[in-house]
Amino acid sequence: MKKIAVIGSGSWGTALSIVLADNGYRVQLWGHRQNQIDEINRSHTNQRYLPGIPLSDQIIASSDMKLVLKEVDMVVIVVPTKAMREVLTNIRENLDHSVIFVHGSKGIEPGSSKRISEMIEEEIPSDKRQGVVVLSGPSHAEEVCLRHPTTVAVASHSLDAARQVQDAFINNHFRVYTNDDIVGVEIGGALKNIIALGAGISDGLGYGDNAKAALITRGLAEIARLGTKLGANPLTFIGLAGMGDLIVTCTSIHSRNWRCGHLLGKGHNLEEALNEMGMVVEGVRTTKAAHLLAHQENVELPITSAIYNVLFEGKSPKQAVDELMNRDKKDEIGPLFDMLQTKFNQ
Ligand SMILES: NC(=O)C1=CN([C@@H]2O[C@H](COP(=O)(O)OP(=O)(O)OC[C@H]3O[C@@H](n4cnc5c(N)ncnc54)[C@H](OP(=O)(O)O)[C@@H]3O)[C@@H](O)[C@H]2O)C=CC1
Ligand SMILES: O=C(CO)COP(=O)(O)O
Repeated sequence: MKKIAVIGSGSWGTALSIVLADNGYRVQLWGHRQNQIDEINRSHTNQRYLPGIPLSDQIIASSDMKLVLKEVDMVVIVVPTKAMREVLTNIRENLDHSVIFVHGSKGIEPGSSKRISEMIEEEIPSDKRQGVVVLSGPSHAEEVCLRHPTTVAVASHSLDAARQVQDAFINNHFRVYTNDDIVGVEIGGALKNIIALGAGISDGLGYGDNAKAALITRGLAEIARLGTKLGANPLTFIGLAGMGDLIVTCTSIHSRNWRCGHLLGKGHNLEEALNEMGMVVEGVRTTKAAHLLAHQENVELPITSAIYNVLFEGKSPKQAVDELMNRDKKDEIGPLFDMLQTKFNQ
């Protein structure tokens, strides 16, 4: 039986392990909390992150990185982005052969503005990796583990690596598309979390569907502007990792980003909201990274700026919305169209 390592035993790492075990792989699941490892091996459950979901006995958990990486062909990294460098260092120190790297994490590193695939390329020597692939799309763990129909994209500079990852994950419930635009797929997955915080704030303030549709649509324009400037294919943003993930994260009660935003809209401060969540809310960190990137790249991101002000500058959500609505008059499509013309004339 083929073995795959999944690094990260939270909601998404456990859900992806279920997909791989359904597909006949032995999954070597790495986590850093011994009591959780023991629970997965003994009771075949992960109650904290996926309550009530039975796990296959082909999912074997361990906190020993060397053991987990032994004889695997593929390493799937699914830890929160704030833990990424530390975990990649641990992998580098314990990996003794070359593998395909896949990641399912969604974020950008504040300060360096690096995407996750860039971090993997920096931390893992080239003779230990056969390709780096991102797996992203509208896919809440809570539904994947129930085998509800789900679609994702896998993107890589290496089409061969992307196809191998597609083959490993695809099944009757989990449909996987390849995409050659790794920049777009990573940027779409990271930035939609910021807009989902905004959608939660809007709902928490008591605004309705018009406001949320506006956030989703103008949020997508913002994501496409920054992503295109960073080298993405603009069409990626109307795909699964763009519009698809934006819809699911802005409208689903499963979304931690939406739920965190909802608490902020209801009047909680950021610390209270994060404490209440108890799970990673990537949009908070990514708002910091995107705010900086927007300045560096000279791209206007009004919604992201408004959310940055609410999260880090103490602005009230209501005032942030009022300011967004009272900006200078704009053309809807013009700025993105100009950017696309420049890109395609290059
Ligand atoms: N949940 C989902 O539906 C989806 C999530 N994602 C992405 O996947 C990534 C992981 O999210 P998710 O699984 O949901 O997060 P969770 O909050 O559910 O779980 C995070 C896991 O990471 C562990 N962890 C935290 N810090 C470290 C560290 N320093 N070293 C090792 N492990 C650590 C946590 O351990 P502990 O219990 O000790 O805190 C926990 O097991 C995120 O980038 C997210 O955006 C992508 C698609 C879907
Ligand atoms: O990325 C996700 C779904 O595709 C998960 O979103 P949340 O982190 O907001 O729950």
